[in-house]
Amino acid sequence: MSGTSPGLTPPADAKQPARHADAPAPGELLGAHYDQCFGCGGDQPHGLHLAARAGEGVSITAEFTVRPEHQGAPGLAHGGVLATALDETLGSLNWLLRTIAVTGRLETDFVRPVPVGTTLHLAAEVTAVAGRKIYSTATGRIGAPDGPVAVRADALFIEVKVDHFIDHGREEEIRAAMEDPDQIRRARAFEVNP
Ligand SMILES: CCCCCCCCCCCC(=O)SCCNC(=O)CCNC(=O)[C@H](O)C(C)(C)COP(=O)(O)OP(=O)(O)OC[C@H]1O[C@@H](n2cnc3c(N)ncnc32)[C@H](O)[C@@H]1OP(=O)(O)O
Repeated sequence: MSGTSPGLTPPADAKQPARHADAPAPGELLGAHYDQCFGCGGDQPHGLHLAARAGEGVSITAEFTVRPEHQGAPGLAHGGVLATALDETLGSLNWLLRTIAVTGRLETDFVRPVPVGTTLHLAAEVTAVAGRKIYSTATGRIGAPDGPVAVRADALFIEVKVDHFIDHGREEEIRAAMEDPDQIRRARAFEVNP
């Protein structure tokens, strides 16, 4: 773990993460958890369209190709977009735990610039769980799963109840997601156990 923040250091009594019995099999694509998600949704034309795949244990791999609409400096990915790719990949880990959780802290190292057209290969894993706190780490590599490291992140996700989204989300999107006849998609929009 590269984070230096005390908030990202698991307490001494933290536990190893436990993969949920119904987690998708290693190698299985997760698909979008919500069509409107900027990170993974298919209905967001300028979104990242990040595709995540379950790994062994509580780990995920994901790919994201940098497009012209993701630029910051000319021809290079915006740092915030790269942080989004890390956040999305780390957030997907919670589906393997079947826990609803939101990002509390995300600490990012930008190691190399990432040109437009690059496919970023991300790998993330949960390192520890302490009560509602889920500690995780991720790496993004250029061009291949063993390519040069471009970005790294350590994160703390906090488990929440589904009320978190119902209480804070805009009503029209909440209602539409709740009324989705597809039970699995409805559950995954909020990362709830189906
Ligand atoms: C198929 C794919 C599916 C899934 C794919 C899903 C991908 C989703 C996209 C990625 C995820 C996101 O971007 S989620 C969106 C971005 N995040 C958010 O909007 C969260 C906004 N923040 C909040 O709502 C709140 O601050 C919470 C829920 C995070 C925490 O509030 P709370 O519930 O009142 O809890 P609180 O008591 O404050 O904190 C609980 C414990 O966590 C610690 N804690 C809380 N925040 C922090 C922090 N920033 N840094 C360090 N530690 C913290 C506290 O010290 C405490 O420790 P102790 O005293 O217990 O030791």
